[in-house]
Amino acid sequence: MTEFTAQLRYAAKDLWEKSMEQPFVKELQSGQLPLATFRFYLLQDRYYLAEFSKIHRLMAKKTTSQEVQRFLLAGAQDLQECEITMQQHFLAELKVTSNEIKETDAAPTAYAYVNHLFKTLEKDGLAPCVCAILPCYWLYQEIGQALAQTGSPVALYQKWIETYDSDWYDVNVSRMLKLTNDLAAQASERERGQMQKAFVRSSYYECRFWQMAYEQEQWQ
Ligand SMILES: Cc1ncc(C[n+]2csc(CCO)c2C)c(N)n1
Repeated sequence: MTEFTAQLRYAAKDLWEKSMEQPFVKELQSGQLPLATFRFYLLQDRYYLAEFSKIHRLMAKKTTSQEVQRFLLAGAQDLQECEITMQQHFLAELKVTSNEIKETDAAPTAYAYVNHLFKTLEKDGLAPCVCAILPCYWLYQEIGQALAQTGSPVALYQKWIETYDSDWYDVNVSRMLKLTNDLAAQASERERGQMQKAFVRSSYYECRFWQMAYEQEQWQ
């Protein structure tokens, strides 16, 4: 039988291809991406990551399995130690002040993406929410690996690419994939449908997130 995660990947195939083709991603690789655009992305991603860490903690409360709970809490901790620390480095490089961070409002797409994660957990529960956070891990691994093939001539962008093309991420992605397949094996048909829907929606938002940054999306 096809692994559930392979089914998910297939269901979101077009959206993942579209992500790879985004001008933001292409220009990050070619080095043509304006620094102001990358800066906008980082500020929005900062909001996203802070909420992403919270969602891991909320998800941990929804399981009776100590192993899954430990895994999710470790995810929140890793996020704090690695990804968020990395991001602070980038923000400092671009001279983003703490005041600017405080005053940055979530752009429409970042806001909608985060709301989708919380809504999925509240309405559909743990397994669909695991699928909602999966593209975040898995798509970035795929993009990191693809971009690392040529790298970027801009040192800052190259460093960003290397973050996502690392063994540490590979281990994390494998664990997330295993958790998803384990949860799918215990899920009803209806729940597997919700899992797939959550995965496809997050893949949609991942794709939109690049475009949001590229056009520096505003509320008005
Ligand atoms: C919009 C957006 N989506 C995905 C990631 C990548 N990412 C965020 S948290 C995490 C898990 C491990 O730290 C990964 C891979 C990002 N930065 N921003």
